[in-house]
Amino acid sequence: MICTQYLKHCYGPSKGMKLTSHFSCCFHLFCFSILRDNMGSRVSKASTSPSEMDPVQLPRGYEVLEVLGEGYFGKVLKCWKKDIKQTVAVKIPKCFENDTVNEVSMLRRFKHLKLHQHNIVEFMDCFQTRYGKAIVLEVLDITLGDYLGKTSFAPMLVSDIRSIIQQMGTAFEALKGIGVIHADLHLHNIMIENHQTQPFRVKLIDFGVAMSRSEASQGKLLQPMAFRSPEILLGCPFSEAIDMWSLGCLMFIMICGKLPFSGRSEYEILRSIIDLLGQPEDLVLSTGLQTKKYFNWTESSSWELKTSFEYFRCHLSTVKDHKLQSLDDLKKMRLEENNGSEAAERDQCIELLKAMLKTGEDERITPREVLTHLFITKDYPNNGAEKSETSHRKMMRPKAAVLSKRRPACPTTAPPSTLHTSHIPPAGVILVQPATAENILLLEGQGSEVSGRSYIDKTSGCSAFTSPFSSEDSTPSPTFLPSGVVILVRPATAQRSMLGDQESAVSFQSGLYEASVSLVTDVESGMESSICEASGSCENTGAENEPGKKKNFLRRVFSWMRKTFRPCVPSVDGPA
Ligand SMILES: Nc1ncnc2c1ncn2[C@@H]1O[C@H](COP(=O)(O)OP(=O)(O)OP(=O)(O)O)[C@@H](O)[C@H]1O
Repeated sequence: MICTQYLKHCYGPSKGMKLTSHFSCCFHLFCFSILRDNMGSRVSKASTSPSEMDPVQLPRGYEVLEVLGEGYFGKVLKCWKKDIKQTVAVKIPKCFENDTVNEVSMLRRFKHLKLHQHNIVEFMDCFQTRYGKAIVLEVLDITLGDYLGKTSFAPMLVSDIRSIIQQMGTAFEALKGIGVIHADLHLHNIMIENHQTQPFRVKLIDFGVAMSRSEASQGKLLQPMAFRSPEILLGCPFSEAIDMWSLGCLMFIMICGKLPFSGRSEYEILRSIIDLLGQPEDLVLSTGLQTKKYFNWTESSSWELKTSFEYFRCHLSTVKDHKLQSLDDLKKMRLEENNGSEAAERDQCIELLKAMLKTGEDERITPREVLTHLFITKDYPNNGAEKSETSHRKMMRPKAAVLSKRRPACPTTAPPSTLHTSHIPPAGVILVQPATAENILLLEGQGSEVSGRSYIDKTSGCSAFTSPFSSEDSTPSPTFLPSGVVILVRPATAQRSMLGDQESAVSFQSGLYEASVSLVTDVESGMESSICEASGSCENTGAENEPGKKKNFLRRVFSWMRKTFRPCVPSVDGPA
């Protein structure tokens, strides 16, 4: 089921995201569609009309400035708090049922323990409204989901992933220390403090369903479905370890821009978990209140997952976001051309991921162990200099310096013969110029009116991308790869072309290609237009008036992408 609210959030006029062109709207629809199911619905900075901004009378001391976001339970407004002369975020319950008593008492406790120093949002105050207590918090910038959206879910650099995981490890270690389970971790409950000046300084928000360990009674339905741990899916006893599972799911998205487990139902999520990680131990399954719903007890005295026919009474096509056969396949990724230690770093990164995504909660890594894991603590040659700086200083480094350090030598899609040999990636590896915060900064100034070509030119500082359309073509050049993602493609040989034509053989590394193919499929099946209808997100583009033109345009664009970004399929080891 497509989450309409999530889509609204994705396509609403949020800060720094100008979706004025029809193409960029559809491109983003496609990019976000990979994360569409049950990832936590959001509306960010959805509206600033005064009637919507002020759903309740705020006390006199507050002046409403804008809407910062909206979740299932609350609307968050940016306000000027006159007595302290500071902007604050005010979370207002939407209706009577959305009682904030639990959240307020949790946040009071956190304030007392100064947990804002442990990457948890700072609670400032609260006041009574018509629907319950409004919560006054420090203002944060954008959610991790919004950030990834700005980069079209491009894989992140390992060093940036490390920074976020280390901070979340700190937050969850603090919560575990006081026996609190967050129970609602998703892409929009991690917020970046300031994505322009401190792109990877993050805080954990939303304690609406947080609970103490003693309240963790078996059978509770918690966590967004795509991030739901096996113990919650199965109705087993659970603990703080459920948050580590969700953090593992987020880490997977940061690593490769895809959902680890996808599906439209709990059964499908469970099946997706089993496909990638194997079945939980029988000992775990035997404790689940829901186990019999999903599994059969066989004659050989073991649990066996029901077939989709047994479960749904019909056959079901699998919905998968990736083609990995094991998490180890992620070790083959490379993003940084000049980072000699990337392989070693990525190995450790994936080892940590595997430790977070253990199906048995007893085996799963604890926050403290995350903080002492080699991926977090080891001095890798390439980031030795960075490690000696505090993360704050690292993030405050002047933009130009960061750019020159991070950006690999000018990537290009020029004919292979003109490529310097040192720029040619090893067989089967696609180098993706990661969407760094700096790229996004550059992009933000440009908006979607800029043509695809100049967009990329300005971003990467080199001619990396050539529009498929001649300058005479009245169709605006597409703003693909808006995040500055550049793909280095090996020359298409006859053999590779054959492989490339078999979509099922497309390797993981060609995920971006694969994604574009899936959009073509989506568009062709009319799914994209139904997403627009469901979300109402295309209203402003005027695109709904010209469905045929829109469809043709997208077909042309993606057939060009298909031909141009011929995937590099590893000859032997790429996951099918
Ligand atoms: N301190 C803050 N500063 C800026 N924006 C915020 C802040 N807190 C929340 N937001 C924005 O408001 C959105 C909703 O906030 P929050 O997650 O607390 O609401 P919720 O209704 O409890 O959500 P959920 O549906 O996950 O239960 C966030 O995703 C974010 O975009």
